[in-house]
Amino acid sequence: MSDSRRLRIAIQKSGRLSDDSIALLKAIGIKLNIRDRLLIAHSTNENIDLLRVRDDDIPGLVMDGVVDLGFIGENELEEKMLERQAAGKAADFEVLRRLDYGGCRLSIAVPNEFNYESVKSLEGKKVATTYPYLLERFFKESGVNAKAVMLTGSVEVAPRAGVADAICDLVSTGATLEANGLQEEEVIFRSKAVLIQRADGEISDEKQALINRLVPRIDGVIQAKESKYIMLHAPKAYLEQVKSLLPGAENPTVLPLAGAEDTVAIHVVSPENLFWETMEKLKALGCSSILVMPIEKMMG
Ligand SMILES: Nc1ncnc2c1ncn2[C@@H]1O[C@H](COP(=O)(O)OP(=O)(O)OP(=O)(O)O)[C@@H](O)[C@H]1O
Ligand SMILES: O=P(O)(O)OC[C@H]1O[C@H](OP(=O)(O)OP(=O)(O)O)[C@H](O)[C@@H]1O
Ligand SMILES: [Mg+2]
Repeated sequence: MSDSRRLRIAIQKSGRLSDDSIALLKAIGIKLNIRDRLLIAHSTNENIDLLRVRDDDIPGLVMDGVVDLGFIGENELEEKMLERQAAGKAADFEVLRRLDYGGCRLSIAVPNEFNYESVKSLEGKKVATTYPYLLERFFKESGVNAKAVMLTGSVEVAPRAGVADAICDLVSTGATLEANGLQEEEVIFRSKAVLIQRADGEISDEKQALINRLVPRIDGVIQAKESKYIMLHAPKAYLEQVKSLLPGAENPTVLPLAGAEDTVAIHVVSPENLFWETMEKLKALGCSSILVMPIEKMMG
């Protein structure tokens, strides 16, 4: 049974965004009881229900106020927004956070034997895509007369199948394009996963308070993933040189070491990783016991 007091969050049931979205929810302290076959999953420690759906449905569910929050790729969100605007439907939502996963780009690619010079080479051509609105917008902005052919899957085989001259599809490593004899020519949209909220003003104070408690936790998880805790022993005489080598070490903790007059321990939270090259330089200065550790959570 659905309970309107429980916060409803839509996530992709099975696909590129599923594991990372669930991992993020768990990392911000939401305990979930997910059973593979079930559309709805309940949190056991917060007033939250998860709706597990195809990613195509998530923007609409948020914009129609069926769910309060959704995890979605910006590519899908923008496409659905354009589609709804074209149909004269409301397309309101608020982006709460841009997330650190689901990074990809929507690109136009052509068969290797296609003699591509510029976007004008697409004049009069058919381009297969799952994102016709984004593609048509690009054609319009580029002043090119080309046709978007809608395919919901296997877009990369369209040129070989004689369905289109080129494709416009998501690319990450480029392996799919390469495996299909295609060459990436134009990036038309860069995307990451985002967390969105309905913007119809219908959210209760209770639910909003829960959202306001959860969003800073997302910041804490992302910040922690990007940061490292660095500890090392350094010769006192080279303290300044050592500090200048450590990323983000304006105010490190410097501690005495028992029984070692000339050496101190340095602890620092760095916003970046420490590269091997820097560790080698620190070692050359006489540093030892250099440890780089992951941080699980951060606040303040
Ligand atoms: N190769 C990739 N690397 C990183 N992120 C990607 C990649 N491909 C897609 N994404 C992101 O993940 C989203 C979901 O991709 P996926 O391939 O799982 O979608 P789908 O096949 O449409 O799934 P569904 O069955 O839910 O409709 C994309 O809209 C995009 O934002
Ligand atoms: O550049 P690459 O790293 O090869 O990634 C790109 C591929 O990833 C996505 O598909 P996915 O693998 O999620 O499968 P799907 O097409 O079945 O959704 C996307 O639709 C591309 O086909
Ligand atoms: Mg989909």
